[in-house]
Amino acid sequence: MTQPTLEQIRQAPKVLLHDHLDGGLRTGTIIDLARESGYDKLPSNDPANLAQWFQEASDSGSLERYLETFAHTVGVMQSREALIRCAAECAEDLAADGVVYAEVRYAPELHTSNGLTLDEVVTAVNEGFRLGSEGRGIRVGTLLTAMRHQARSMEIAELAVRYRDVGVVGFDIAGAEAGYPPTRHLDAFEYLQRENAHFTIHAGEGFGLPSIWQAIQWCGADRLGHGVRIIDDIAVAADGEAKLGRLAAYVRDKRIPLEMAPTSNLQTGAAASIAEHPIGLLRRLYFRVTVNTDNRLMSATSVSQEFDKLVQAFGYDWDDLQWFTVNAMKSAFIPFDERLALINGVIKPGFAQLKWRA
Ligand SMILES: O=c1[nH]cnc2c1ncn2[C@H]1C[C@H](O)[C@@H](CO)O1
Ligand SMILES: [Zn+2]
Repeated sequence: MTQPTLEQIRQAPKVLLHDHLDGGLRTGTIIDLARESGYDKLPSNDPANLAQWFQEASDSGSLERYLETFAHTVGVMQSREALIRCAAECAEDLAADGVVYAEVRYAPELHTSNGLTLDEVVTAVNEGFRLGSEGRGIRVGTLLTAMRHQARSMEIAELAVRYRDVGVVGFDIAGAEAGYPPTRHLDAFEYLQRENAHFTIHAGEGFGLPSIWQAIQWCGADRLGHGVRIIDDIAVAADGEAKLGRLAAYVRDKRIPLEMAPTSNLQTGAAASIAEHPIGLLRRLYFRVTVNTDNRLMSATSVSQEFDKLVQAFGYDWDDLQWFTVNAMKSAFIPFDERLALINGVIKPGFAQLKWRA
């Protein structure tokens, strides 16, 4: 079987679990919204230059510096109309890339500086996703993110529960990881567990094993955002045999999904190159790995491009790409029967057709 090309990968039905709404804006839209709202801090008013600026500014090797670029996207996402437009375009762009199911996250608390309430933010984003998804063969659910350096996680968790039957499928915490352990937000996670709600935690990206351990064993995370540093708990002998520490074994045994985003991980310094990215080893060891974009604007990427980079680096074939995709669909926060319907009715037939043509 020949290696999948980028063009063929675009045709495959794909699933995306980790994508930030404020990390995926079109540069033309940022420029339009800045003009309309009087935001005058953009580093460029030319779409191509601005795209290049975002990518280069995100290439620092530090998560903290990477996060500074979001000031410009969040800065223009402060009205109902702007949020509707950004969410609708996000759904359109993902659908155009062949994504059939996506969970897109954003932090409602970052969109209230011009007076929107948290509820107004959520209803605007929901409306945008409804408009952008209609008739495009994509389903989008949202995750509400609380910023880990702030103290609003309980409020955001309550918001996520309130809107769980209308667009919101889960909760997350994001932002600088070092110095802000997940246990700072333990009350929010305990509340979500009592409510039978789903959540993921950014962990093992800007900080190591203690963050992953807390996210799982103290906070009860269903999934890990990135989780790349779980590699620190795996020793590989010269003959290639891997020995898992207790935490890594737990993550694998419990089938805890890892939301990996290779390009983003290079930019924040969590991995040195695609070829050396832990995803290669973790896939070989059958961890429940999924492939994600994180921030399509900052990383100038798409799910198809992330897959393509992995195909180039690790020689993955259609079976590998289907395995990642089914992993992601199994790990989604929508009900089991709906996940199964997408796996059997959309993903497997879609891949079967591509394999048959190849
Ligand atoms: O990769 C990330 N790690 C931690 N925080 C992140 C990452 N990507 C985006 N964020 C932050 C910045 C955004 O403003 C926020 C909500 O989407 O989440
Ligand atoms: Zn992220």
